[in-house]
Amino acid sequence: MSENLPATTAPEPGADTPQVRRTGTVRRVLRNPLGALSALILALLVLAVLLAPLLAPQAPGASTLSEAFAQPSAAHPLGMDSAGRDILSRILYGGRGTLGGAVLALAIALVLGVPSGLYAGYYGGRFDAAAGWIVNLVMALPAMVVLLASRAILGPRVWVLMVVLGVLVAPSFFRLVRGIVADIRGELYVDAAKVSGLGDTRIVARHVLIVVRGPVIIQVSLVAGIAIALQAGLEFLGIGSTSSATWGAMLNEGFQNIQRAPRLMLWPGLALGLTNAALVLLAGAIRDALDDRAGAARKRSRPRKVRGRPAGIEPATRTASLADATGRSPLLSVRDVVVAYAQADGTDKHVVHGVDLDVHPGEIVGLVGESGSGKSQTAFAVLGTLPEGGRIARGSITVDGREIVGLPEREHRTLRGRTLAYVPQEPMSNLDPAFTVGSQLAEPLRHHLGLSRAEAAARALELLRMVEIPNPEQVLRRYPHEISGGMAQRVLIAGAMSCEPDILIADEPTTALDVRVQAEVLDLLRRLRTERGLGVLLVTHNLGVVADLCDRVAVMNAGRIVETGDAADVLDAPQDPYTRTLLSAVLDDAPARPAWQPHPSTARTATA
Ligand SMILES: Nc1ncnc2c1ncn2[C@@H]1O[C@H](COP(=O)(O)OP(=O)(O)OP(=O)(O)O)[C@@H](O)[C@H]1O
Repeated sequence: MSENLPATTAPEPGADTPQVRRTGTVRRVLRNPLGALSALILALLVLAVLLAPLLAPQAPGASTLSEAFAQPSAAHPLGMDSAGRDILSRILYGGRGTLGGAVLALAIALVLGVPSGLYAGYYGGRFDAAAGWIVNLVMALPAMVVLLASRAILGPRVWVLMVVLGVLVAPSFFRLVRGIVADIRGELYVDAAKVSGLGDTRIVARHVLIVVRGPVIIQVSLVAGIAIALQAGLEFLGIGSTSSATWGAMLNEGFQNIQRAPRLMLWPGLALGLTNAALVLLAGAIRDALDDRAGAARKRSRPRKVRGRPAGIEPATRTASLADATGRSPLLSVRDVVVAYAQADGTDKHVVHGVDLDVHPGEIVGLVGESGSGKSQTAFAVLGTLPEGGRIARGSITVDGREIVGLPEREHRTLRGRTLAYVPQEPMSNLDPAFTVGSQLAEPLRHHLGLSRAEAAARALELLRMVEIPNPEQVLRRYPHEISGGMAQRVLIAGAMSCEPDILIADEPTTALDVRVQAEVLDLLRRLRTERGLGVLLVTHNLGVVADLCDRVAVMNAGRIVETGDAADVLDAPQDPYTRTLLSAVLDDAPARPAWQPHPSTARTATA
């Protein structure tokens, strides 16, 4: 059974994977000529507006009636308006109202839309339903009518209208963020972060916000343009405040004097046009930069699948729990555990039926069975990470003698980070493509062990050496897409070992790897078990892996353990009919296929 797993330990080829350096988003935006130009225009505009008191020739309201409609001169480079006020000063000061109003509307929209979108997307449930309902309601309101009504009730102050506008555009941020977060909530690297004992706030801050921030920045650019245009439009129509100098109010004034001095419309129009064009171009450049960055990295990640129940053999009765042959007390002890999912009709669906299982220090216990037999559900029950709707309906699980069923989530998290560790099935999907290997290894070290940045980096290097990764210094700086699958699995094992756990739960740790790399990873687990006295629960459907690695084995079928015992005994002389069927499915004693013969008609044609 183990002959398909050659015991080779040659270093893997991933060590020579060419390194693709990723540059930051800001640098990418600035390398794009349109991005650089639009950023420069916006920066100059904002700077000029902020420095208005230094740059403006006079106060925006200062008026010399005798100079009304005066042409540009050295003292007044853009000329004077209909009331003899300096146009340049009004443009500079007016930008404060226009840009400041847009910033206010954006701030309100971001504060209302982003956190609620994060919460609704991440947790779903009633909050999501209620927030969705409110958002639909707000989006159904005609914005212009609401703004006009607000102006009538609350007065013409631009700030008030911008607050109302902020509330009206907040749903666009909510929908954007909620959609993205709901999508990545099922990503395996988010699950992996949970299993490594990180809290929700930390996961959102590190793994979720980074995905959301790009689209939100693009949306900010677009909404800022809309806010500026709307505000200018209201003031142009004479609905906004006429007392303060804003670009919209200047447009209004210019329009009233369009016959006499059309240039009065030119300057505010130019300021508005430039600002909006720069915002739109910048949004495009940011989107391109983020698309480039995300391209290779994100497409591997897939949400976790929910497996269906297989057409299996009828369950046999449970023969025995994994008895302790040596008398040592088990590190992990599972007794009579039932995992249930609540159904829509109010009944419970049991997917694990009274499982008993023990793992002792320095022991590798295989949990085998065909797909859908309940192996992963048992592992998730131990880790306290059953999918939504699942619960332990009965039974006891002790870790080092301590009961963990019913433990508060906070304590379970600490346990997962420090005592129980998990190695998942798909190494690539369980690494966050946005962070380097070093950063991902250092995160739990800093969180659980309180190490400083430098200490965590040094320990991460040590861990990579421990799992025998060639050129560990280089690998620390690489992103997941720059390393091979086998190397990614070693990185995950290193991460699982980072807080020196007592028990490792490995869920099909070699399934996604080629045969040679599988053997190397199994060797690594064997070495860690021997050197560190680690107890390993190895979830697998591969009896070859069991024969190669496990001390004991528990065979699962339809949510029940049907046979347990010493791995060699169970594989050599299976007692349960289901185990025999499982073994016969992999035995290589089927008659050899007859040699290929040409079809008689083909043969005739060939000889004709
Ligand atoms: N979220 C869920 N809700 C209801 N039933 C579920 C859920 N997840 C899994 N199940 C059911 O639990 C049973 C056991 O699934 P489990 O994932 O533990 O199987 P497995 O032995 O690990 O299979 P595989 O080798 O494919 O991972 C299956 O019948 C499956 O349909």
